[in-house]
Amino acid sequence: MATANIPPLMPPAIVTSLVVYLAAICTYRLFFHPLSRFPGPRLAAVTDVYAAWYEVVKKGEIVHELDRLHKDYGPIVWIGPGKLHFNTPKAFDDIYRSPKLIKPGSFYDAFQMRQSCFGFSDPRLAKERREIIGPLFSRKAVLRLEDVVQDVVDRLVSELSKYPSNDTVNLRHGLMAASLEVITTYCFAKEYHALEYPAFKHPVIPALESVSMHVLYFAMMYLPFLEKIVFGMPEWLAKRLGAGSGDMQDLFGAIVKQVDEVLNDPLAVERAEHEIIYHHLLSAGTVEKGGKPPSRQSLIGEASSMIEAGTETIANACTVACFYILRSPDIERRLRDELIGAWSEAHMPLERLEKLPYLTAVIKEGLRLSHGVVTPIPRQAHDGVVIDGVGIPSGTIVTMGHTFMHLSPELFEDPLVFNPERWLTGDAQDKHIVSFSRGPRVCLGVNLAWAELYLILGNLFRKVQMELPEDRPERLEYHELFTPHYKGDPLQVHIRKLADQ
Ligand code: HEM
Repeated sequence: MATANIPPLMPPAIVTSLVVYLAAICTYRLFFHPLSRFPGPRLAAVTDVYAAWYEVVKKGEIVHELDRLHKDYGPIVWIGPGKLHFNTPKAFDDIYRSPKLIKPGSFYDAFQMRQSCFGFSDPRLAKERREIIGPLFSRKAVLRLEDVVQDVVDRLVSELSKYPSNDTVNLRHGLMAASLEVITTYCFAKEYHALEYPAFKHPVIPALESVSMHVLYFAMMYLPFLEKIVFGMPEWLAKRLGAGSGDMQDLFGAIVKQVDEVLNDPLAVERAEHEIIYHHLLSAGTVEKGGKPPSRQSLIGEASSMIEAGTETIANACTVACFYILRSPDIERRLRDELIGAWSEAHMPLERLEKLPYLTAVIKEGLRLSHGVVTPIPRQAHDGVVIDGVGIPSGTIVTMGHTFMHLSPELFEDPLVFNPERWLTGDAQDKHIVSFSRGPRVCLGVNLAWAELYLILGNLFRKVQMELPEDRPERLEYHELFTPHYKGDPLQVHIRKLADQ
């Protein structure tokens, strides 16, 4: 039988060169790289595939792996070709407080908000932008705009009260809808009517929560060329490929429309019912370098980052607090007693809610166990950086996950237990809560966030009676996809009856 003369797929010379090239890279990384003196799994030292396996393929399980690695290798682990992870409180301070460490584009660009307060890598641009929009999120501004938040909370309570007694409602969706609505009304004076959607299911909410969308962000960090494919595909295809990406495009479309409206009709800003982000971004007094207001692209990035940064984070802290309060009759009774004892009119002002010690303690536990961001936040070191006494080569990406603070048995006794009591004996532990991060890139919305947490949780537990079903899980499980993405439907509650108001 005659055999066909099939040409080899790749000429042997190319294969040989490839093998030699890869071997040279591995040898360099293992023995000559400036990080080669640090301990860690050798596979992680030579390839990003190690971390990508946990973040992309296993849909966010890197923290569990890091926990295991620190047990084997000590307080510093070499976790990727140019990347170290730490696990001590001193290291956390050194990494996030220092102005010498910057946000690396290799991580943040995937979020598609390059020219925003959240996305700027250049510390000078980030500082300028924080100075421009910061006044809208100052303590003073939050107190001035407290009614905007209170109004959304009233709508949440009113919608919940429409459910017949014993009906089941997904409170998690209600919390997402409320936090989305606070951001859009507070920042843009725009109602998305998320609370009035049946079962609180505004289409943006599945997009913000979508596990597949967030896995895709991580995939784009490792394979940046994916970005062009994902964001270049037509809308109909994105919708067919997954709920997340299609709804995300809808959200993006709404943001673009809003930005174009204010750019085409500057008086639209003046017609807003209250001070909004565009008063700051577009006004003459806030002109960026070169005397120009931010570009259209930058305005779109800023608006997107507000929604992404300020929705899920709030809903997560509230989800954790509600879940563990409703799981524990003692905690719930104590919280309700405190609220009933203090509440004297329909609306309890923020400044009085802040004085309630048990409510404050419950919020701190909600923040501690929701972590803010759960994937270790990267920073890039430059010359002369020392972390926890160790000199770090310039260019290294250094990280430390919030869970290594919040779940440390040295910092918090029985760290996995939701225990508000731990906050009633003084504020010594306050410095160990890092949910809002620290330093020059600390959360910009921290004052607004605290206000939301007080108003949402205070009003909910004063005005609505809820119960978790009998088959509730023991604890909340999540995927680590930047923020925690809770598995299952963790907060399906039965509405019992409205407490006296
Ligand atoms: C409980 C609620 C919140 C938590 C736990 C939280 C947590 C965080 C964390 C950990 C960061 C640092 C992220 C990083 O370095 O990559 C951050 C940054 C940021 N947050 Fe929040 N956040 C919350 C609510 C909000 C709200 C309501 C807003 C709305 C304005 C907001 C706006 C921002 C912005 C703009 C940044 C970027 C700051 C910068 O890089 O300079 N956050 N937040």
